[in-house]
Amino acid sequence: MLKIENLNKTFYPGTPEEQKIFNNFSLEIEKNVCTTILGPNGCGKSTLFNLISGSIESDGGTITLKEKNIEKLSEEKRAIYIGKVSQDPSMGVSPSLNILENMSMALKKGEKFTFKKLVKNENLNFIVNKLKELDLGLEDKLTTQVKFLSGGQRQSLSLLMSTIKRPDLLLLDEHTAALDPKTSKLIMDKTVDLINKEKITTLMITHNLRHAIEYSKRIIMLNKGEIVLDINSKEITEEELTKFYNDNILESLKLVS
Ligand SMILES: Nc1ncnc2c1ncn2[C@@H]1O[C@H](COP(=O)(O)OP(=O)(O)OP(=O)(O)O)[C@@H](O)[C@H]1O
Repeated sequence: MLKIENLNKTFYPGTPEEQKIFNNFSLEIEKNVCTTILGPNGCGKSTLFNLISGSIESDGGTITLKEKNIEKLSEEKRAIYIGKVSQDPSMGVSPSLNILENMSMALKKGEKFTFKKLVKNENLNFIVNKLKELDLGLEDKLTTQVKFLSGGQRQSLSLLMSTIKRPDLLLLDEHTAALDPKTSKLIMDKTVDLINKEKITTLMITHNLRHAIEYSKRIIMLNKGEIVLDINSKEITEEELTKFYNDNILESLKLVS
């Protein structure tokens, strides 16, 4: 489904700030499965997502999605196939546009459009029904600017927008990290309902070890740009995962199955 082979990325090469993030990194992700990427701060998780979505360029290697090499595609072109929800609530939505306009834009993903012809009456029912499925009352706030929504409402909207045209791959980059624990759980439940219903292959970054175990099937732990653990989530406990976060253990860990 997603195949990454010999990926390389170094920031500021040839300067005193040079930072090698990935050196011949390879990873294969199976279809219709939710996989969590864990790892300590700075190990390269978001960089990996940025390389997949095309928001940064790699220094070599191949990224294949559904048998198609996407390395040469721009970020805009890749966005037709790849949905992304990040921690930053202003990403993925247009805060000064209202809910209806944001949803209409999501429906136009991959198409050229003018703002004047953005909102189409024939899409209204579809949009309202999709919002109703979230069960957050957003269907009653169609003309509310997105910047006035709560963090949880905004992240749910962002999730809906990135999946309304079913993507081949969904990238969730700590998308519940800025939310309080109760809302975070609510959004995770909605996320899993949605990806199961639509059968969307998902890669999720989180620091919430409980969420990793509860919501994903496969857990991959990165350390310094390398996979140090690759395991079925049923085969590990939260306590064991917590132990692996200890630097000394991560350094010596190589449990790649
Ligand atoms: N666009 C960039 N330009 C320069 N350096 C970058 C860029 N993006 C990331 N880095 C650096 O690469 C390293 C890995 O960053 P990355 O954001 O991938 O880590 P992470 O594993 O997602 O960390 P966290 O858990 O803290 O979000 C960091 O040292 C970061 O400063």
